[in-house]
Amino acid sequence: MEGINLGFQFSTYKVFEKVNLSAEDSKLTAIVGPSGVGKSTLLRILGGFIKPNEGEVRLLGKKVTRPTPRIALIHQSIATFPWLTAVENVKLGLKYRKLPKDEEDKIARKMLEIVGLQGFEEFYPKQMSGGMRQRVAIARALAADPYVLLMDEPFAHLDELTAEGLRQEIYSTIFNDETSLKAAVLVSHNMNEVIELSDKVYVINGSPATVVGEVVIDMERPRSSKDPKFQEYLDLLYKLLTPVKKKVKE
Ligand SMILES: Nc1ncnc2c1ncn2[C@@H]1O[C@H](COP(=O)(O)OP(=O)(O)OP(=O)(O)O)[C@@H](O)[C@H]1O
Repeated sequence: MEGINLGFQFSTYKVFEKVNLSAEDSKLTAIVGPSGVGKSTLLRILGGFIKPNEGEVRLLGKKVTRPTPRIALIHQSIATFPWLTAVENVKLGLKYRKLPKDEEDKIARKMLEIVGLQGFEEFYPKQMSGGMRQRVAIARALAADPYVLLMDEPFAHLDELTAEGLRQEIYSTIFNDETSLKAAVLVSHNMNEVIELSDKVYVINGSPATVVGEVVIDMERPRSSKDPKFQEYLDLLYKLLTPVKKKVKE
């Protein structure tokens, strides 16, 4: 997936401009930037949910003009339907494929297995922890057979222990051979999380915001925050995130 020369404004306020980014195959790409810089908006543009004022999004070379089942979005407010069991929640992601009922059931159960929820198929969201509910949301997103998974702060509303568990598994979960997924894009405020998970990080900053850094994280997995290289990446990202001074006319 590519974002080409993307620009966006709310009425007269230009949020970002000239944003170029690409999410490559089997790679997790992160977008970071100060609060309010336009990360969530950019992610929604990549998903075809919002139209950019400038530029375009391309998926496998084809222009994205509206939401498509090929691009799934999960966000921080964990969205499961309380009156449906885990397996029924996952089936919602499959509806558009109009499969026979038993096929639908089989895939939904497979997806729950991939996210580590085997045995919990008939549980209702209220019987599950926040982390388990977020896994159901991920399973539902994956069941739709997307090529790209967009994630907006997916660990933000989880307690640290649960978030850590899910972070450790997310990479192998989403790039499992049994899913259709090709690429993933993560928006996060947590730089440790970003370095732990990403292959490439785009830093957007300034007003209007632009891409101020493109950092390739070249470290083996699993990554330890105690590794000096981890610290170097952390320093680099924080440096790119410091407030950009507005140009003052002399
Ligand atoms: N519906 C709206 N109308 C007007 N301005 C908006 C609207 N939604 C967002 N904005 C503004 O657009 C900018 C970008 O918002 P966005 O939520 O994309 O930023 P963000 O980088 O994801 O922020 P955060 O990190 O705090 O979640 C912000 O300055 C925000 O105030």
